[in-house]
Amino acid sequence: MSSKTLFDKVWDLHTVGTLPSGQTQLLIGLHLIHEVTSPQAFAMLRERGLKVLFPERTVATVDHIVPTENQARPFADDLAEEMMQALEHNTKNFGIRFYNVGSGNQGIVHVIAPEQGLTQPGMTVACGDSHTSTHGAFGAIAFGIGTSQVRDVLASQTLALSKLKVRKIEVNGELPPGIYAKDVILHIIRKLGVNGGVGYAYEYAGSTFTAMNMEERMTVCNMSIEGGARCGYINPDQVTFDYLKGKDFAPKGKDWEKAVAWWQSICSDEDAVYDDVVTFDAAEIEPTVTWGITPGQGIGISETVPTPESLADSEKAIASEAYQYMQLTPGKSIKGTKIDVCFIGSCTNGRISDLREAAKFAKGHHVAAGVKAFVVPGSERVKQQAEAEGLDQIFTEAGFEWREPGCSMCLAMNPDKLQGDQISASSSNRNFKGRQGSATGRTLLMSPAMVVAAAVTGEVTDVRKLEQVS
Ligand SMILES: CC(C)[C@H](C(=O)O)[C@@H](O)C(=O)O
Ligand code: SF4
Repeated sequence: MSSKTLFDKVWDLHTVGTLPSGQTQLLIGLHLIHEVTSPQAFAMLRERGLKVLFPERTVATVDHIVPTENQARPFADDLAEEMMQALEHNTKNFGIRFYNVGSGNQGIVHVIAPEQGLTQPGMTVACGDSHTSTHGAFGAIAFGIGTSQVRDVLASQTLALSKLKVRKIEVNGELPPGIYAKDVILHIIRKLGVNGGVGYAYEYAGSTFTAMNMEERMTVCNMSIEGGARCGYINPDQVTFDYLKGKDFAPKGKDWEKAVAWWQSICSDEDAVYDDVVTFDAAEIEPTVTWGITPGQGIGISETVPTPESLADSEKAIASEAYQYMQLTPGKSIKGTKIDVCFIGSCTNGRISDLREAAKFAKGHHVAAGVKAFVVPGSERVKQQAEAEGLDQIFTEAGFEWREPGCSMCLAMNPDKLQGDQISASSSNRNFKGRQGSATGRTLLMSPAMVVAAAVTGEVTDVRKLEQVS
């Protein structure tokens, strides 16, 4: 009888051997690349006269630098144009599939691979991007890598890695209306800390995750990295199989049945042994908003910005940095904080179900005077689907701008940037200082529905109190 976790099974099945360093040489099934972290990797290959070993196992798209308004070439930003040209050139030269702007398949790398069925259970997935953890929602072992590792995967389809420990994070109970996957993961990070997951893979288990659809599961796994875990995953189940069935790259016919049987076999055994187990109750989770400069500085909407006295010693220094930077007062309610910009999008919350949920709340309301609000679909497919459902119209009628797909103001490597010390309500995943394009810009992370509530009231608002107009 085996008693292994999915992590151990997938790891063992992909182990090529043990390196003299003691690290594992791990085979990578799917390699995703984008314009920011791949140019130097290809340059290193060229320097050494190396080829891409299995070009069919790498898929490229462009996401970080693409403008969401004027996409005419050459891009106004020279550096963006340079990265774009490098990717176009490299993918052509090395025979790699590239989903360019206008292909109908372009988008944020962590949105497009799942939507096309490239990401599958039991795979190892790597990408030069920290939010590769997203793909763990399918029961894959998926993690971000650095540029020299991108080179290693291109050249050898393998990586030298040390095995992680596994922490099971169990959340049980139903999420009431107004409380989302985003709140669950913000709550977990708040409780376990932004470094709590260092050295671990997170396995999310329990009835709260079982009840989630694939896009919600992706939101959770996406932010594993914000909790310090290199990867996070959910055991594949019928929800996973239903989502994958019929997708472009999903197995077909007889292969499908075989694949499902194999996917079931790689799930964690019931008697699997974990390095750690943590349990939460869904009932303790409120709509959650960050007040500080790390994703772990989150509070429930009915709470107040924590006072220094209420914090553990280890949290005090970063909190005092946060009070100053965020210009928020300890002890004051987060509710009512005035907002300048509202951003709906990113690999955390830029999928069709996120836009549907946001539109439900935008309908019949209007963005408050003085607030700039915009929606950036995660991919061209998401945009097309949203338009087919008329969501773009709901948003524009409500005063939101409707943009072209990309990372946009999640990271502001494109023209979408905060100005000065503007404060944003954002459905993205990072609230670091300067993250959204201005050195003094401020970010409050929350669910897309909460972003809409902030947009239409002009301040941080409990979405459960917002009237839904049907
Ligand atoms: C540009 C890229 C390397 C970076 C990452 O790795 O996460 C980005 O996607 C981010 O979200 O900060
Ligand atoms: S949407 Fe944000 S977090 Fe995701 S890949 Fe792009 S920049 Fe990184």
